[in-house]
Amino acid sequence: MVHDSSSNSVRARLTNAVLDMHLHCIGLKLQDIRLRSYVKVLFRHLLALTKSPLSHPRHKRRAQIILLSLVFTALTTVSGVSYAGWNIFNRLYSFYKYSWRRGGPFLLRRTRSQLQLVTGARIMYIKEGEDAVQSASHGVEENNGETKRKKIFIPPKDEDLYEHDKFLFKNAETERGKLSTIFYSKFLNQMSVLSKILIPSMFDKNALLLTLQIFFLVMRTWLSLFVARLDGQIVKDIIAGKRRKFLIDLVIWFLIALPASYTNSAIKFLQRKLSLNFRVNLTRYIHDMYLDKRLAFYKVTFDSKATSSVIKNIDNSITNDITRFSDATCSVFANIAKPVIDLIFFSVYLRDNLGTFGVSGIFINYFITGYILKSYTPPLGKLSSASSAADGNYYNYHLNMINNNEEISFYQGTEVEKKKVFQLYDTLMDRMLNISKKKFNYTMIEDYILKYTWSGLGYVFASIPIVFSTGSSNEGREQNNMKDFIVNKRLMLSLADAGSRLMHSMKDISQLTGYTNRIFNLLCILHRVHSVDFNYGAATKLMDDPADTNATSRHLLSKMKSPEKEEVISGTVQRKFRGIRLENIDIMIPSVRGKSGIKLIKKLTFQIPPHLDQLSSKTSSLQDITSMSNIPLPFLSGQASSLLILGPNGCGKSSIQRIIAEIWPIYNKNGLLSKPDSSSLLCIPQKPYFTRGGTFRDQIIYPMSSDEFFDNGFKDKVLVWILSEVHLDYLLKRAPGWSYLDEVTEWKDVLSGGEKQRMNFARILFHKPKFIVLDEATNAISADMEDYLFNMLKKFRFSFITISQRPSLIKYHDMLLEIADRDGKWQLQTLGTDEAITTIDHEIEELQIKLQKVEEWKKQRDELQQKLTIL
Ligand SMILES: Nc1ncnc2c1ncn2[C@@H]1O[C@H](COP(=O)(O)OP(=O)(O)OP(=O)(O)O)[C@@H](O)[C@H]1O
Repeated sequence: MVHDSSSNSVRARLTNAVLDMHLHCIGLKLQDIRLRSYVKVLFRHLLALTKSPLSHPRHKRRAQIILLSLVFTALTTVSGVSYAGWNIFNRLYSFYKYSWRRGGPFLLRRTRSQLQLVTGARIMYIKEGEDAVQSASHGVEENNGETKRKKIFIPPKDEDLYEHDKFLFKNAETERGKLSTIFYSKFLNQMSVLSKILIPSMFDKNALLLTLQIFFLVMRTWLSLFVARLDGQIVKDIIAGKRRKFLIDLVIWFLIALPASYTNSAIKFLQRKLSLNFRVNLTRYIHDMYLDKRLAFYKVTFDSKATSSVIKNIDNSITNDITRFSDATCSVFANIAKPVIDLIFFSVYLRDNLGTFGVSGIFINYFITGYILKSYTPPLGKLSSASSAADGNYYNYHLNMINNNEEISFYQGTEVEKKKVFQLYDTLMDRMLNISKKKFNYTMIEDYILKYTWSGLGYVFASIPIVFSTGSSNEGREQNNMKDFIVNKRLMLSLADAGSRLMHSMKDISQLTGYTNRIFNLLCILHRVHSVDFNYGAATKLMDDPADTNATSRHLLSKMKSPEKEEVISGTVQRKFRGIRLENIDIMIPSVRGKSGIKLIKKLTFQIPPHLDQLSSKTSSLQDITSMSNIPLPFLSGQASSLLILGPNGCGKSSIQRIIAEIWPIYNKNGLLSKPDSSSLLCIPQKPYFTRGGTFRDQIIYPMSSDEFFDNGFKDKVLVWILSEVHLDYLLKRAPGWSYLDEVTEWKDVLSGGEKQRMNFARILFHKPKFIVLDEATNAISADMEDYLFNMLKKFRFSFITISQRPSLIKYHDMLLEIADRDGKWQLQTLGTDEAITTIDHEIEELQIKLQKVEEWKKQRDELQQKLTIL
């Protein structure tokens, strides 16, 4: 009984407290209201209070606060619950969809990691979470079904977008010289162009993230305002000894802490997510332009700005600068938006408390101190750009050393390399230290003004309403003063904090201008190089860029009558030709001088095969890779011919190959290059190339990827046969079965010079192009092997052009192109004709004359030896 009565009294007391709280707080009488209709009645009452002009001001304000906090709490709960719900749904769905498969949802073939869709889009699967980290650190490629994989969709490349953006970048690049009061308008200009890549449309995912971030920033400010007032209220409750009100306010304090902490972490999360998305957008944009058929990655070295640090260390620009730019953009945005929203909200609120005079005082103070700080801000943009360049140089030098470690060791070049590395490291340290030094004075002034002057002035302004106010009763006045002071002081401090963050972000903006400039320049250059009318850095383009025009190019420009109108590259390329034909082509080194540059070979004209017949067009259909996957060679029939290009070092032999591969331009207007389609032509460069981190199979099938290899139904059997054809099958014996084909190593270092060159022949046999251009492809191979390989090419009826310095190769060719030393002259002859025989006869005569002199030389040698013994 006792227990019952005491529990009844506790319940009655609690009911009374709840009723009292509603009555005192918002004037709502709860006596006649049932629990079921409570929420409806409460909402109606709160809405009526906020709408009605007759309601008590205190009740009205409380109703507004409760309504707003209810809305925010509902929003955060709904977003949290929907996110969790979506995750649960996804998991259940994938469980349902893939439960029947053994080994989990992502059973992929080891070599397949992506799918190419008809639209040109790609779907990739990458390892996710801890699995990825573990397998990366152990270098293990796992393929059990339990490995978690993430699906990534890569949209197809939009060619029109690049054509459109090209002009956007060009216009922004040429517009210069405008300075605004706070920062360069150039920066805003560049940023507005870049923003189209970062946020492509209003309905983009990133636009949504940005809107969400702004929403949370506003919410954060509103919550701070609310907390400041609650703080003042709690102090007032304590001083006035209002126990119940104190408890109510304390409950609200703990409740409001929930959305407040959610908001803060949401802001940080959104900032990081946005930065990552920006990085993805920029990287994809650059990769699509840098790595496509127009070969921007090669041509970029010929641009007029190729010597700038952005291009010299383009790897660093693409990897590190993009990350720094994305991070800096997002943090500057958050660092500016936060204090700006704070300033607006707090100043509106403070205007009511401090009056217009107080708020104007605060802002005048901000502007004056802002001006002082601006004049002391070091040029951090330039400094960080210079430091980034030094960083790139240092990193690149190390990379170069790793790539050429064997050559350096042979030369014993450690000392020279060490000096260079030290020098680059010192430059880097110097530049980093320079930034710290420049920051030192600034940080001191900044601290003095932002930390001490502002809070001091804050107290002055916060005391204004107290000093000038006239209260009714002494006691009530003291309590209200205390409350107002607490609220004002808190807001003033927040305002000072907002102001100081705004001032701090000036430094960040200055740094961001540096990164923006680097990224913008990189994109401008890439657009220029990627363009179909890229002019290989000829002087006309420098017209756009007066800053870069040096004395030579200015001189050149003055010589040209109307450089803008003149087309620099005016040669013609004809494709799908049934052979290779060069007509009147001037072989010139691409340079700033354009058409008036160095001419290596003049008006070069030749063609293979020398005569085209109907049959040869049919033979090219035999090259169809899909139908040839498993058919062993020999496979070609019909006409085949070969040309040997002979000439001394540096006369421009390899440059002919560059023209055929279209990586160098044809400057002269009457120059015509006719070439077959890309699948019928393979150019073998002088320096053998091997992909990094690729298998032995990848090296044989290059430039085909292993994905394509398997997709096209090729089998390893073909590769084994090819290896035996080029006498490299002994390599396969280094591992059991054919597992050596899956071996991954640094092939550039593992294979010997001759083996590397024989791998080139393996590539030829695999791809079966109708036409091949070989540049010194056998100079490291023994004479008997060389003989075998050339006979093999002839046996399989490949048409080939060989570039060499050795006349001994004449016997494998039908035609000979001799390039004279330095004067650009050349001579073409058909081998086996009277003309060729007379040339060979001449050579025999010359050799016979030399042989006659042998006795005379022997005498000279004996005389010299006698002299040496006397000495
Ligand atoms: N990217 C370049 N920039 C400037 N000059 C270049 C470039 N590439 C080649 N050259 C120059 O063009 C000239 C011809 O070069 P090329 O490579 O065609 O010579 P080559 O006849 O093949 O000589 P070698 O027999 O030694 O290979 C050389 O003097 C070389 O310095």
